[in-house]
Amino acid sequence: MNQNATEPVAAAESLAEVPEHVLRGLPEEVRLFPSAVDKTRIGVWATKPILKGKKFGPFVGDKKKRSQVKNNVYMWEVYYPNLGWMCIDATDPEKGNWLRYVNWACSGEEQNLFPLEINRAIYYKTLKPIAPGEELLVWYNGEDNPEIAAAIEEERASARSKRSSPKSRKGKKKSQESKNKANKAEDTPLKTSEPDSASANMRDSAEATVSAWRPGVLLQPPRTSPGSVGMSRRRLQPSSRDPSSKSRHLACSLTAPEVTWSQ
Ligand SMILES: C[S@+](CC[C@H](N)C(=O)[O-])C[C@H]1O[C@@H](n2cnc3c(N)ncnc32)[C@H](O)[C@@H]1O
Repeated sequence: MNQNATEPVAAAESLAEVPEHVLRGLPEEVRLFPSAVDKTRIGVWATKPILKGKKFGPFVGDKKKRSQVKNNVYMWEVYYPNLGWMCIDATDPEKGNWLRYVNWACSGEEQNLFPLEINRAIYYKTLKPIAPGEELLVWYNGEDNPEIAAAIEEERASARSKRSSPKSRKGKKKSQESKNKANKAEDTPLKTSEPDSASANMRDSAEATVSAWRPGVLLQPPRTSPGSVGMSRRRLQPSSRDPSSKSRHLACSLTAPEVTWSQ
């Protein structure tokens, strides 16, 4: 019996299907080409050198409740203190941006990006310099990697200094005054039981946080907890629910010889 017969076959993505707005939003150092880690996927490739510490983002997608998300592959879960876990879902290419096409790394050596949550938005930051001809590959390893912990601390410090700058304090005071006015005028409380993107956006601007997810923070048991995977481990484990995990394990390499790089 063919054991693969029951496995879902992921439809191959084609470059021709990538929405115009995604192509327009690509930073100048990267282009989309077929991925080397998963033949059915498009990947993001450096065409110019990218420095260590470069931050890309935010990751764009539909804001949804967990129960509304059908597929894990293109979504990030973010915790809102008052709302619980919400998802940024870029399953629909029309709703996402180019970061949707950045694939998981297969190993610690291949990882060149890590995700970073700032104010409930996801950014990808480079862990090392990326040379032209390399595919951008992200992995989540929380703050277990000292380099990532340092980068997160740097972001926290910068968020703190922005918050305490006189300009920001003035802006905050003004926005609090106008919020008070609006609340008085409408006299309606904020909706918290049914989270929607409008109330989520309001909270976005309310306070600044920077985090990488820690294993203990992950709520969904079926998802492999990548936070428990350190850099010392050779093979990383993609999410157990990703349909394409297997193929990605088999086909990891970082250069695509068929691609010529325009400088
Ligand atoms: C958009 S990310 C990276 C996806 C990448 N395009 C790929 O190749 O699969 C999606 C993955 O991150 C996982 N994930 C989502 N939210 C997470 C979180 N808060 N902490 C850790 N992993 C998360 C999902 O389970 C999923 O496997």
